[in-house]
Amino acid sequence: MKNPSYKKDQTGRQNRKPGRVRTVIWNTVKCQKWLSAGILCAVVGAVVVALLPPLILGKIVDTITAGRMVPFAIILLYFGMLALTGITESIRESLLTLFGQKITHALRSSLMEKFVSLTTENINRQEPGMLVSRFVGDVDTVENLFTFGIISMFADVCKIISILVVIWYQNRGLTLVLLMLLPILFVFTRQVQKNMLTAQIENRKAVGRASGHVPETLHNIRTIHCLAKERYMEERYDQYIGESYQAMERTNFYDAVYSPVILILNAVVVAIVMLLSATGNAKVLSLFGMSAGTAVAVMNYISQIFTPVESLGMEIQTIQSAIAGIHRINEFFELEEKKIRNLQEEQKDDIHSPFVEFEDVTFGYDEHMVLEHMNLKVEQGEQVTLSGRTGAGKSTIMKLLLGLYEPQQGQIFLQGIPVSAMRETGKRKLYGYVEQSFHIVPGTVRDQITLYDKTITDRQVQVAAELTGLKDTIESLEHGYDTECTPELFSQGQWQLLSIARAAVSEPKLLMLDEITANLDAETEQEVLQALKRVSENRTVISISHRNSAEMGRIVRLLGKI
Ligand SMILES: Nc1ncnc2c1ncn2[C@@H]1O[C@H](COP(=O)(O)OP(=O)(O)OP(=O)(O)O)[C@@H](O)[C@H]1O
Repeated sequence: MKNPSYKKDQTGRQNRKPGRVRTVIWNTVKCQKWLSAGILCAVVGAVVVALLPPLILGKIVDTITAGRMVPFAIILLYFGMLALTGITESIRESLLTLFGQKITHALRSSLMEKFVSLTTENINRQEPGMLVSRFVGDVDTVENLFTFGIISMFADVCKIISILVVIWYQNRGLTLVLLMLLPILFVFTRQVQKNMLTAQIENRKAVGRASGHVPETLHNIRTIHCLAKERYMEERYDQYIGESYQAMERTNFYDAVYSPVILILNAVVVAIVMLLSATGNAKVLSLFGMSAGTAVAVMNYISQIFTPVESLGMEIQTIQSAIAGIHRINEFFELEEKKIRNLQEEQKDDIHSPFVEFEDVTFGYDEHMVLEHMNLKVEQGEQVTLSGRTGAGKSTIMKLLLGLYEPQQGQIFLQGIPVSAMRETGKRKLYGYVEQSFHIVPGTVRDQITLYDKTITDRQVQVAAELTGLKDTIESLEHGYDTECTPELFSQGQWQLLSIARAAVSEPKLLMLDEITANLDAETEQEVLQALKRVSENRTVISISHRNSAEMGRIVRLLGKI
């Protein structure tokens, strides 16, 4: 499906920042001009077409009461118009659903685009549940805004007004009665809907508590038996299902009361108007007098006008929750993004600068200071191991070097360029980063190594596998490099070797290793260290290690803040 929220340049990157919800919607409307025009025509068409059948029916009744024959063409026209009313309404619904899906797609694409460009601090602050609810629940409310909210509301308001206009020409007295009655009906409908919604929310909460009670009981069954808490658990469950039952009762009550009230109201209005039209009083007849055909048409319109009034209440509800959803999505869009700074302006003048340089770096997570005025130089081809007690800031140094965080003070240079100004596209040629554990990506063994980078050739993949000693293992698999990866395909040590292959395949100038042997037994550790030696040849390597066996080259001890 085409994503209409932004255009992509030739490199496939977005050339426009993800916008706020309004921008995304407006871009979708502009991209889907025909669809938008189709919706407008269908909405207006459905309103106009729905007015015609009662008018034709009125004419038919008048012709019959006048003792004349009804032409066959008129009868055909009547049924044709009824069919057309149904068709235009279903076209309107289908186009609205399609449009809602386009909006959903555009919004989710924009949200993902925003998500991947957030600063690491902001990504860390996101709670997974909240994040998922932005992508799923809040986007759904915006979709509902179009499918069941704003456009349906517009259509319903148009329908009410057009019916009132038509009735005005047929029977002025009835229009006045309806104008007095409709606001009362609307307030009554809203009140019923609000009460039903409250009861439904209470029911959902009670059902949630009752469903959670069963696994909780199962989980703690031994403790319950030991402490003789069976009765207590039983009573608590009874209380939850009792609350759910009461809430359901209230929903059923409002549901049961609403329809009869509307039907009775409908009948009362029709009866009053019919009685008044049957009086002999000339003044009353000037307002309520009508032919039998008009009476049939009017009765038809009265029942038609009640449905949109009822829908208006639900549409207001949908619009209110969509506004809350839009507000939450906009808050997400306003979060700070990673800055891409001008590389040329910040390049160091000194062409003999070290390969890696931390220059008077001070950094902390919010209030918590981790590094203060830290200086470190690593020359090209040098191998350095960072060591120090836990919490000293070793991993933080790696994260700063990767440009995930920016120091509060000082600068970090890689080949004389500040890491924060590094181009994203060139990063993989520059850094290879191996973590403590392997993060599997969906796909084949080859995908684990290339990370879907099409510029990495099969030959490079094989060389990386050979270098890490994994070549034979991979080739012995039934589909070799094309084997789909599952967690049980390799042992922990083999995953770690694959992790090294992933880092080494793009032949980076700097290899960064974060305690990669931490979770391995002594034998596997030796295997991984041998692979590392091969991969580290002629490369600058910065590693973190707690074990002497894994230390390489110059040791830099971090004292950390006590
Ligand atoms: N994302 C974060 N938000 C807040 N504080 C953090 C974050 N990451 C690390 N810290 C804190 O920063 C300090 C340094 O952490 P870091 O992981 O760099 O230490 P380390 O030397 O690598 O420790 P270890 O050897 O145990 O892995 C710790 O006190 C840690 O609690």
